[in-house]
Amino acid sequence: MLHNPEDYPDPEEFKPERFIKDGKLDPNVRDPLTLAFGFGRRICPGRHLSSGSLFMMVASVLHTLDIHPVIGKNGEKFDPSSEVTTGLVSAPERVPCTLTARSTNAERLIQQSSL
Ligand code: HEM
Repeated sequence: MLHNPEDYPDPEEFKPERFIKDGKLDPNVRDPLTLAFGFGRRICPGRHLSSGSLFMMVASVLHTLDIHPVIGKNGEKFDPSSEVTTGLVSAPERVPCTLTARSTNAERLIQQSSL
């Protein structure tokens, strides 16, 4: 259902901008949360824990780290592959990138983190 081209055109393409219109979340695009955790009587009871944890994880990464594509010796950029792994949980096959602390404060936060 999360790959239904009627809801999400070009469903295999990584296009986070599909959810944005004029700098805001586009209310006309179906919210994946209406599907990702199931629905009805058997809806996932862990959905709030998962959504909250994922939000904190992504916010922490974006707050403390700069993420850049890897640049080759001749200045060529290595774009992330659009291939994904198979299995219960799928992840991108290849995301060549560098992660650097955004500031000395961010570096300190990372070093103090218990994760
Ligand atoms: C990103 C993380 C997660 C996703 C995408 C996810 C997704 C789902 C989905 C699609 C279902 C089936 C719902 C249905 O049958 O309609 C489900 C069921 C369930 N999930 Fe999750 N889940 C996640 C995390 C968690 C966590 C963290 C917990 C527990 C702490 C959890 C506990 C359960 C349980 C117990 C069920 C069975 C509910 C039932 O059959 O009544 N899930 N989950």
